[in-house]
Amino acid sequence: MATMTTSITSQSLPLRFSFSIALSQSHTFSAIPFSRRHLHLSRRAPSLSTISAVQSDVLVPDETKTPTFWALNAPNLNAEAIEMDRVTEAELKENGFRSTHRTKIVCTIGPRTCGFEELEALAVGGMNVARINMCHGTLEWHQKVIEHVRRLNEEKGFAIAVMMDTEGSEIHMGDLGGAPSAKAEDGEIWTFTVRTFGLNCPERTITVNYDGFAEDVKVGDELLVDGGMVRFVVTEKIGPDVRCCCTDPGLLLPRANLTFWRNGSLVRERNAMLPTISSKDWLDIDFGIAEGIDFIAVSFVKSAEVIKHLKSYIAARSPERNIAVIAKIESIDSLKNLDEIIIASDGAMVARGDLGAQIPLEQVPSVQEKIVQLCRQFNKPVIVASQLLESMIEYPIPTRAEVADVSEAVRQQADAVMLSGESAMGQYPEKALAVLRTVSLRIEKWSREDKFHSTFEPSTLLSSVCTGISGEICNAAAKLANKLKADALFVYTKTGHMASLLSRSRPDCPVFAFTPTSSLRRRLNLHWGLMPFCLGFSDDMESNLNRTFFLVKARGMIKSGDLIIVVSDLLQSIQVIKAP
Ligand SMILES: Nc1ncnc2c1ncn2[C@@H]1O[C@H](COP(=O)(O)OP(=O)(O)O)[C@@H](O)[C@H]1O
Ligand SMILES: C=C(OP(=O)(O)O)C(=O)O
Ligand SMILES: [K+]
Ligand SMILES: [Mg+2]
Repeated sequence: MATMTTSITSQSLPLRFSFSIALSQSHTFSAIPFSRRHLHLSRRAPSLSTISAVQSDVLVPDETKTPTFWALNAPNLNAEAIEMDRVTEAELKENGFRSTHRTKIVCTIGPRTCGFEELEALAVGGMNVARINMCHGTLEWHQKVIEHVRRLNEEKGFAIAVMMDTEGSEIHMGDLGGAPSAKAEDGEIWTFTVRTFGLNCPERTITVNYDGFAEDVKVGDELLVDGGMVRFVVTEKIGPDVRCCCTDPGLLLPRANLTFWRNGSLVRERNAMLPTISSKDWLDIDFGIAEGIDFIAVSFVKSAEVIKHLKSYIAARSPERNIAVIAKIESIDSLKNLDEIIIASDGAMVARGDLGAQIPLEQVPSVQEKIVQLCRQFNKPVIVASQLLESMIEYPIPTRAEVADVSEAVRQQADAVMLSGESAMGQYPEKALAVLRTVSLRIEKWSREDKFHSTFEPSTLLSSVCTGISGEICNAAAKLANKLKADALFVYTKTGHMASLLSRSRPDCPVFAFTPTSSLRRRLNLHWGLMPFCLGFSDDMESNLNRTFFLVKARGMIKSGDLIIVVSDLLQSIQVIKAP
């Protein structure tokens, strides 16, 4: 039979108004032995649903915990023993808890940002995840980027995660014989071919990576480059060559995606049978595992099976490394199996670039909202990607429409937003990053103040999927933090699960996530509102708390009197603490 013990303690330092309800593994309730003097109120727990009832009506001053006590008992630790990134640290010191940005930022690294200094500028600007797109660049190039990120983390204290994005086997153009771009004019005849050329690609000729291309297309089909940036109509087929007339002129970029349409519908013939993970992708994945990357984003996922398959491969190849698998939602097939795909994955990406080439554009916003909500329900981080600030590839300020688009993703409380061309090859990568930060900070503040996120009312959204005892504890802790206007939530987490559940509750205050390993710290960096720190901790919560308060205070990140709600997956507990 479960027994609940509510212990209520208040000390001069730290002042603890209400104290914890702890839940042991066997689901019996017991007090955390944090203070030497606390009051126990034991009673039978009628049901598990009472665990959120953290209550305090008695305050017992604890004279033993005077400033002298804390001075004498302060853990003998160097303040450097906690790993945190200097951007978060500076932000907290300067502007306090509310200033930290909750929406995370993924930056695609390309020729414009692959140098160490450029990467550092992005890190300082708030990049949380560096994405490398395996459609482009050589393995040596990617290796260099990974090495730079690793060095930044080691030398400068960042926790930037590396995400590898697979090429997949969808149809795309070749690399234009090395040219940066080519202009197709209205009415021009171009040849799309499955033949290969060296550097001597004939004029107005585009190679296509899919061998079945010339057989699958028909005269009269429409050929869309990059979802319609440039448009052609097929006029003639000659063996491996397909002659096309340009109907919507524009700029052709190397390796641009190709789709073909017949009578207004996307043609998916044999190309629909292409594997989601190609043989080249498997080689890239092996490379990524060997390089210690943190995320693999799988392009053109069609079903949950491929995600499960990749996850078991990673587990077998690299049992000690927990690489997270992100499902890119960008094909029609993925929309049919959305729930299963998200459940099987460790996160998802709304890859609006290709998605907008496969479904009518006007459906993209509602699909985005649906994916963001589902991910939140299933407790998976979600990234909103592509064209958020597309015009900033060329211009130093965004369009008003782009600002509105970023605002919408932030308002939906997606975990992260992503830059593609803006940071990979645009002229203003740092400015684009700054726009993401400024806009997200403003909208987050607005959401907190005006409770503008009414469409994402947690009570209905979160209760629809059961996340067990941990989920209820985290929801309760987040609610408590909002109600008490707590300055921060602290979570001690060995697997990251408890931290992700707290993030899922989208509390008003930031969440300090203490985790013992650097790789988990990097992965948690993708989650909304989490500030991950690396800190070795024990099973003794009292000593963990003493140590953390000492370290975090020594770094000037919290001050005496700050109200902190503490959650832990060691004891499954909630505590309310005034910082000593
Ligand atoms: N590793 C790289 N090497 C060269 N160019 C790159 C690289 N990564 C990205 N780019 C450039 O940035 C653009 C935008 O990146 P992204 O959206 O990831 O790719 P894509 O356009 O192929 O979907 C690409 O079209 C390409 O021009
Ligand atoms: C993110 C996307 O994928 P990629 O850039 O690899 O095409 C997308 O299509 O939106
Ligand atoms: K890709
Ligand atoms: Mg794509």
